[in-house]
Amino acid sequence: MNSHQQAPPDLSTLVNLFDLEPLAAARMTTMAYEYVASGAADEFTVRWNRQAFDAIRLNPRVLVDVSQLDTRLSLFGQELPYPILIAPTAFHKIMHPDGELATARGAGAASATYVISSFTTTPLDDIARVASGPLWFQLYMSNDRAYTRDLIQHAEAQGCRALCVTVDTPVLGARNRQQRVGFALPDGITTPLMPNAMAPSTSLTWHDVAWLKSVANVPILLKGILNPDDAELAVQAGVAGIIVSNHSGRNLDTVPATIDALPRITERVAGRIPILLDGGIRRGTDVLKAIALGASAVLVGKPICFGLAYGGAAGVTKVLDILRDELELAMALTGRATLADIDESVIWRSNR
Ligand SMILES: Cc1cc2nc3c(=O)[nH]c(=O)nc-3n(C[C@H](O)[C@H](O)[C@H](O)COP(=O)(O)O)c2cc1C
Ligand SMILES: CCCCC(=O)C(=O)O
Repeated sequence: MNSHQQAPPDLSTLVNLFDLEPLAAARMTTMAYEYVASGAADEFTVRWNRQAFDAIRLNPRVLVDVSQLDTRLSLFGQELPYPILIAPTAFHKIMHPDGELATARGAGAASATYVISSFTTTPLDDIARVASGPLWFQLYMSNDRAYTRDLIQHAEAQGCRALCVTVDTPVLGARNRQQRVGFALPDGITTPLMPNAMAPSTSLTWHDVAWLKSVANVPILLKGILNPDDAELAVQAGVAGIIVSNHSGRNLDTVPATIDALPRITERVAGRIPILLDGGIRRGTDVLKAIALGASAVLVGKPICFGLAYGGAAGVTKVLDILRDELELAMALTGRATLADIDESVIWRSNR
């Protein structure tokens, strides 16, 4: 490490989330950086997640009273001050020595909900002890139902208020950049909830969702829906919500950007259950666009990892504060004082 890398982080220099990645990269091992930053195969979907947001133009209204912006929402009986959550990401200790503890502290300071990954490198009880904001749990189901049942009950006992069941990962994608660096966890870092190497549940089906419902006492969301037919099946299965996600382009390359998949899913779900979205959210305007096209809230993955790597808990808080401030700016500048005011009319349609 050179002296530049050892200088303390200066979060005041950060004006947006794009500034963060090079700052974080300079503090991360090559292996950790490649793990976080990379997608699957040729990374088309990674790029499309961003390009699709950039291609959407906004249609502002003026002379609207925006002196009292209100970003609050109610989700599964929980009151959120603003519609941005921390997406579940694995292995926080490879990003920062304090790992998930720093993430939980940073989330709490920003009053954000933190969705803990099944691949946490810190035990849930330790995270719960330092968390001052709401916790949810992301579940990778194993074929071992007794194990999965115990895990759900453990997460519930530690105060996790919802379960995000990841359904887009029967196997991991072709992660060529991870392969090139020979990604592996460094000695001394373990995943206490997934003691064995990832044994994906390739046999998971809709029948297992019925079983999950019988086991869980908290709302279940299915994470990784892109097809409106699957959104319909999710509603039929009686889950509480879905997360439109392509896993940040880390699994199946060349699936569409999530914001491109969203409108058809919104149409099919027709308000029956809340829809959340992640993938490429980097600007407050992205959050606004997702809400306009039918999302109730969004989740952010990579920028949180980079915030953690650069500035620990304070870095996580900073990422959330920047996005939240930008959302408020976008609302004020489009003339939308509340989330309910952010409807499709805020999207510019060139043929109208
Ligand atoms: C480094 C990293 C690790 C991830 N680990 C998990 C995980 O353990 N479980 C999961 O369901 N999704 C995981 N994801 C996917 C995220 O939950 C989320 O879908 C995605 O990161 C959102 O896109 P964004 O990173 O562009 O914001 C991971 C993503 C990244 C970048
Ligand atoms: C083996 C860990 C999988 C975590 C994950 O979902 C990801 O890296 O995208």
